[in-house]
Amino acid sequence: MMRSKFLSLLIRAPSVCRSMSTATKLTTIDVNDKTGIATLTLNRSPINALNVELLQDLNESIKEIEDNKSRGLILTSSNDKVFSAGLDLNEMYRPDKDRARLLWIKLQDVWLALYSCDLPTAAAINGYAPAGGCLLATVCEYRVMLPKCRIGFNETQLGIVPPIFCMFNFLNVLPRRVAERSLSQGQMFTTEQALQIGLVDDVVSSKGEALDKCTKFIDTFAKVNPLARSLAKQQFRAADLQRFQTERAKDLESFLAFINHPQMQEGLGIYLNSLKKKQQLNAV
Ligand SMILES: CC/C=C\C/C=C\CCC/C=C/CC(=O)SCCNC(=O)CCNC(=O)[C@H](O)C(C)(C)COP(=O)(O)OP(=O)(O)OC[C@H]1O[C@@H](n2cnc3c(N)ncnc32)[C@H](O)[C@@H]1OP(=O)(O)O
Repeated sequence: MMRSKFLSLLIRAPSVCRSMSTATKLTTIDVNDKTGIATLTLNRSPINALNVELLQDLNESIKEIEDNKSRGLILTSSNDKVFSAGLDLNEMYRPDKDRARLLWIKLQDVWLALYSCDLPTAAAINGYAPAGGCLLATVCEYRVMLPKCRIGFNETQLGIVPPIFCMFNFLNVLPRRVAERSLSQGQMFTTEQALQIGLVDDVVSSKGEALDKCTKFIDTFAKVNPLARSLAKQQFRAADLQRFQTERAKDLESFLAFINHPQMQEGLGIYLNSLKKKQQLNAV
């Protein structure tokens, strides 16, 4: 097992595969023939809300990209305004118990797959990225964002405790003090603020440019031994991964207890309604 992982890393070469699209099309994969880099696009209309199926699809696509020995993974969205609206609140409001359990397990799986991904990862954030959207962006090693968007973990604003993997992501990206304050205040940052505090690495004016920047980032590893690069990344993340594994089951139970709490249900109902009302107001 270990040997085959080592071998696959040593012989990693640019992929000749052009496009590996998943059957359901909630995500699509495009591999650039020249660079060998895979672009993984979130494609759940209208706002890439993370439901069980999208998370499942994402997991499969990440695995497919790793198995096909791509040189890197770029995460982006097919929506030109929203990267991802975070977890699908409809999965949490008056939830089906089995689906709610599955939702959290799949979210944990996606986080784990990306946090421990052998490949260099980058996010082309071409729209809003609240909560779960921010999780997907900050689990990557590099971020570039379009102007006039927002990103952050707004959980505490919704009365939700951000799970530990949000903390791991922020601590990888931001100084501890900034990470703690923004998580505990549920701050959402404009693109410009995100750049200023280092939450994103660059700002560009189009999705094409964002993808180019991500490609350039991944290319910075071109001359680095892939095994050495991957193991160095794992070494940095090992303690977080260990803690995650220790707390994973507890984290799931906390989530289920939390969303099943009557006050949380009431709050979710009001919040969902306010999101719908916003659209009604826009139509007037
Ligand atoms: C150890 C752990 C222990 C305890 C922790 C416990 C619990 C943890 C809780 C779980 C963590 C949750 C993290 C999350 O990800 S929660 C989701 C947070 N997301 C948001 O708050 C985003 C809200 N949405 C928006 O701000 C905007 O919609 C957005 C900027 C993304 C897009 O704006 P736009 O104007 O383009 O679209 P809208 O008209 O607003 O939306 C279109 C329709 O989509 C609906 N909508 C929006 N967001 C969601 C969502 N997240 N889930 C489901 N549905 C959503 C919106 O109501 C519109 O619906 P219709 O009116 O068309 O029916």
